[in-house]
This record gives sequence, structure tokens and C-alpha cells, in this order.
Amino acid sequence: MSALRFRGVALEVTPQLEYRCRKSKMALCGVGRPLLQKTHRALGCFSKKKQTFSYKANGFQEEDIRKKLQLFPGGSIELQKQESGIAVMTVNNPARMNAFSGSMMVELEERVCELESWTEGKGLIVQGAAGTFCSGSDLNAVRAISNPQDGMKMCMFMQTTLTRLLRLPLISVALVEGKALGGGAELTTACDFRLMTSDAVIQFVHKHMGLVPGWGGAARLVRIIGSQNALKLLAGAKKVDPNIGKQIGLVDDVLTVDEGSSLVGTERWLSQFTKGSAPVIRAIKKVVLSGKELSLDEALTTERNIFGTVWGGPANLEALELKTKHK
Ligand SMILES: CC[C@H](C(=O)O)C(=O)SCCNC(=O)CCNC(=O)[C@H](O)C(C)(C)COP(=O)(O)OP(=O)(O)OC[C@H]1O[C@@H](n2cnc3c(N)ncnc32)[C@H](O)[C@@H]1OP(=O)(O)O
Repeated sequence: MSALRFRGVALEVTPQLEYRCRKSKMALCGVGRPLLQKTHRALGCFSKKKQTFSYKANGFQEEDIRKKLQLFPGGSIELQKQESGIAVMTVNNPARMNAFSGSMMVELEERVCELESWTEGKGLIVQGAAGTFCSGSDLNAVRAISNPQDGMKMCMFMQTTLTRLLRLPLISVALVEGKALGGGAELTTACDFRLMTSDAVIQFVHKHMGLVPGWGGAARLVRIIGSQNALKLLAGAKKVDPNIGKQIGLVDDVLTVDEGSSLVGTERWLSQFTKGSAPVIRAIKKVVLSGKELSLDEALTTERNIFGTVWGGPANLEALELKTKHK
């Protein structure tokens, strides 16, 4: 039996699962099994004993919510995979300040799936179109699915998709121009880094909407800035400008005007981390991710396994051959 990764979760591929996935043409992306049963349990999608995928676990019927979301069209999620190994994903719905329509939520999942099987990839930039990041869910769709059942399904769908986005073996950065509000603020936390332009604002406006984050944004925010700061941002629905963002560790850098276009500046910033061999960069992301998400014992095992994929590999042999010095 082989081990594969399905929708961000590592699992044993039973003949039944293989059949089911082939039948519904779902992508299985093979990258080992670094995140193990802990992830299975966390997402509640798998029976630990049999390790078979259940479509209906947690009442989460993905195909149902997908169909429902498609009823709210508009905008798109664009993806450009570049030769440099850096991809640019653009949330594109400028007439609504890049709010997420239902069809955009579905497209986001499809783009994440595409990136999961992009083996040459090293980095990812997530940006909004037309100089602003994203104003959260499209309020027209939100009103139409404001019943608890649909809300839970949408939340589960976006939570799973953003978890998979964060777990991509790519070093990711959110380029925040203009506003990142509500779900848009949550999206920034599904990237490894956040860069802001000097006039940009990140605001978890959920409290003002009578809500809390549901796309995993609170859980990730606590891990990025700690629970005290997270409480302040959520309970105060505080506007985070670049200065505050840097102070509390939400923002990694501020893009200045003389860096030219923000996207060019972000590519330059990211390239300091993506320079070099793709397998090594991807392995670095994986060891850091497992260190963050797994228990120490599980993380150590995963680290050994990932170490084994680069030891004696082309980049390692080349460095040995060149007698590289680290002056
Ligand atoms: C809370 C979490 C929740 C979730 O799903 O988990 C969400 O994310 S709910 C959405 C939270 N976001 C909002 O409530 C944003 C509300 N909008 C605004 O505050 C403003 O529109 C703002 C600050 C984004 C932009 O203000 P500005 O003055 O620059 O422009 P306009 O207001 O004229 O906006 C232009 C145009 O965009 C429409 N718009 C903006 N955001 C949304 C949205 N989230 N959903 C739908 N439409 C949105 C706005 O209505 C304007 O359209 P128009 O047809 O011209 O009236």
C-alpha cells in the first residue's frame, strides 16, 4: 500500500480509496506522509482504524457545498506559475474589492490542488487585483447562506483549503496592498510571511459582523502573534497598519515605494529564500512545518525522513564537489 497526500492530508491509499478517487477524478499528490494521523484526526475526515476517506465525516459533504458555492459566481482566482519557481496567485474581483464569491472559493481549492502537484515550485505570492488585497467573503453570498448548516459547510471548505495552502511545500508570502478585511485578513495568515505596502491595513472585522474567524484565521493568528495580541486584534477589531503589524510580528516587512511595483518588490524579497534547488527549499518548508504542527517525536521522525530525501542528492553532491565555503 502506498502513502499519498489527499487534500492536504497524508494517508494510506487503500484499493477502495484509489478507486473512489479515480472515479471522481480527484488529484492525489504523492509527497510521502509527513503530517500523519494527527492531521487525520484534526480534520476528522478519516477513520483512524481503516484510514479510508469518508465523504460525509463531520457532516461535511464537499461536493454539496461545492455545488452550493457555484451558485454565487463572480471574479476569479488567477494562478501564474513562473520559470523562477515562484507562482503568483491573484484574488481577482475588483468590483467588490476582491471579495470571495462562492465560485472563487471553489477556484481557490482548485488552484491549491494545482500547486500541490507543482513539483518544480519553490515560492508563492498571494495578492489581490487592482491594488487591494481582499475584503473577505462576498456579502451577497454570505446573506444567501446565512443559515447555520450552509455556514458550517462553507467554513469547513475554506478552513480545509487554507490549511492546504499553508501546508504547500512552497515558501508563501501575502502581498497586502490596500485592505485585507475579515476573510481577507484570515487569508494572509495562511501564508508563511506577510508584506505590506505603507498604506495597507489588515483588519479582522469579524466582531463588527457578529462573527469570529471561521477559516482557521484565529488558530493561525495565535500561532503567529501569540494569544495576547490575537485577543487584542480580534476583540478590538483593530486596524493593523504596517507599523503595528511589524511591532506585533504579524508583518515581516514593509514595501517602500522605491522598490517599484509591489509585486516586483515582493518577488525580490521572496527570492532571498527561494534561491537554490527546489528539492532543498521544499524540504526546508516541510521540516519547519512539521516542527510547527507535530509533537516533538513525530517532528523528529518526519525530519529524519525529509533529511533522507536531500542527503546525497544533486544539490548536496554539487556543494561537496565545489568544496563550498561559508564565509
Ligand atoms: C467576517 C468574516 C466573514 C467570513 O466570511 O468569514 C467575512 O469576510 S464577511 C465580509 C467582511 N468584509 C466586509 O464587511 C467589507 C465591507 N465593505 C467595506 O467595508 C468597504 O466596502 C471597503 C472598506 C472594503 C471598501 O470601501 P471603499 O469606500 O473603498 O469602496 P466601496 O465601499 O465603495 O466598495 C466598492 C464596492 O465593493 C463592494 N464590496 C466591498 N466589500 C465587499 C464584500 N465583502 N462583499 C460584497 N461587496 C463588497 C462594495 O459594496 C462596493 O460595491 P457597490 O456596488 O459599488 O456598492
